[in-house]
Amino acid sequence: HFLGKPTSTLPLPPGPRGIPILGALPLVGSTPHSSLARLARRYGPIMYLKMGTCGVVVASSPSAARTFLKAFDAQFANRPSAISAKEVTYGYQNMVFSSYGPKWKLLRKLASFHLLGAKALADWAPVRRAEAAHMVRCILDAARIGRPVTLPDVLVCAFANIISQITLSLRIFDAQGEESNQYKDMIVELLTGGDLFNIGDFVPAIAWMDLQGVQAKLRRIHKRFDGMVTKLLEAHAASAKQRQGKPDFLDVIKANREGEDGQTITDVNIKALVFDLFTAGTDTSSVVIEWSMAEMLKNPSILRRAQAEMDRVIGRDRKLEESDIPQLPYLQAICKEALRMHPSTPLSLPHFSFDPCEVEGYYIPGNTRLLVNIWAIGRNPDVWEDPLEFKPERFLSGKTAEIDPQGNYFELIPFGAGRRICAGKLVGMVFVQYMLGTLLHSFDWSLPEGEELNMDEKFGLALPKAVPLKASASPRLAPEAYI
Ligand code: HEM
Repeated sequence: HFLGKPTSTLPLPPGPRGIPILGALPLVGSTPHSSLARLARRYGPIMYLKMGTCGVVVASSPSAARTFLKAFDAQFANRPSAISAKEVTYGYQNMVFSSYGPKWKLLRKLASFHLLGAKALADWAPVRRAEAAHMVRCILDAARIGRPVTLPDVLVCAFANIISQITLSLRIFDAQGEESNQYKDMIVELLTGGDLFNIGDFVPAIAWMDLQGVQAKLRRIHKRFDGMVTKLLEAHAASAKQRQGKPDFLDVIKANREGEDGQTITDVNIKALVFDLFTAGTDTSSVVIEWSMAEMLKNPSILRRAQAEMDRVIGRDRKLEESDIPQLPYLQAICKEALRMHPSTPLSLPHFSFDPCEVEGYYIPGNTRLLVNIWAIGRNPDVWEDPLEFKPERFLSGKTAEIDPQGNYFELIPFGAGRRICAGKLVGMVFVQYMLGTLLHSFDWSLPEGEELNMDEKFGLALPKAVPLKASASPRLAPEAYI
């Protein structure tokens, strides 16, 4: 830069101009992932939009994603500051919204080593097993009295209980209780709050008006969340003696507060990290399972094929175990297909670059946000045959079979890629495969009498079904298997 002028002679990437003041912001509408996908078909896989006072670059193809998340990964590894996110993240003191720097590194290292990495994940398998059994019992109770279950509710409760046990040694929610519904509402509100395109984040001068009411809503949710987390942390501190010799994640973090280069994990960081785990770690996995089940209710032959595979490998005398999963390629293919068509966070999380750069013949100014349209990449007709059809078979043979969703194949990046890739991707994969497998193996599923399947999406940070999936279960295992 010289006196604010770019030194590059290259053009900006193409993109729509939009209207004065708001720029292209109104073009994203209520379904930004599909609006941006439509715009990308016209302007190309690397698009530049001015939204309010902010520059936004959107990557919509595997090769564009590879460029930004591999070649320019470090440069774009920051997060933009967003007024709407500031309060809920305790002033960006969490991992998810932390800038790319030493504090983020320390948070990520501790979480990966003690909670989310392969070894830690193996250590807390018994917690997942107990919680899956609990979920099955709840569904069985509902089946016995002919009541359908609201799948995202039971799933979010199961995941929240798993996370709260390994983090805080507490099991916070009973599957259908009043409190868990409140919690569920809180998470769903947080993730569907529309904060990704809050006008005040793009036009700071009018942020105080809070035109969409997003900031007020998030402030309210934050207050409730902080109340809950404060109570949980007090209970945790009070029960320290009972855990001697069996530390949980919070104990470990508290014992390892000091990082290299003078970084310290503060009490606020701890609250903010708990916030990350409850939000990033529950609804994300639940959304993928909910969509898988909806796709299978739409096409029951997929469901029957998955059950036939499990009957062959496991039989019906016991429940599915995590160790069965490697022998269940069709179940794995269903999970990949759901992550392709229904990635939990369709526009990933926003990245940010402070410095200008030149990318594929274009000039990208400094202070630009990056959005990667994971959803559009998964439905790109140049990459995927029949992209709008739910066909798990595509992952069983041919070139597509080797594609793995964990950040190395840019055709399928539901967890993102590069250094900001989902910190919980291993956990997410196990959550989805194990819980979906358990639902399919333990029960037959149908739509409740007289109900029709609605496949509409509801956009927010996450992309659940607009109408939460309700389904009726009937047991299919030997009675002893449910005990
Ligand atoms: C199927 C389930 C999941 C999906 C599809 C998913 C997807 C994602 C995506 C797309 C990102 C943003 C990546 C980027 O910025 O480029 C992300 C970030 C993150 N996820 Fe997940 N996630 C899932 C499950 C989980 C779980 C179970 C946890 C923790 C228990 C978790 C914790 C995180 C954290 C902490 C980040 C922020 C990482 C950072 O900023 O450095 N996620 N996830």
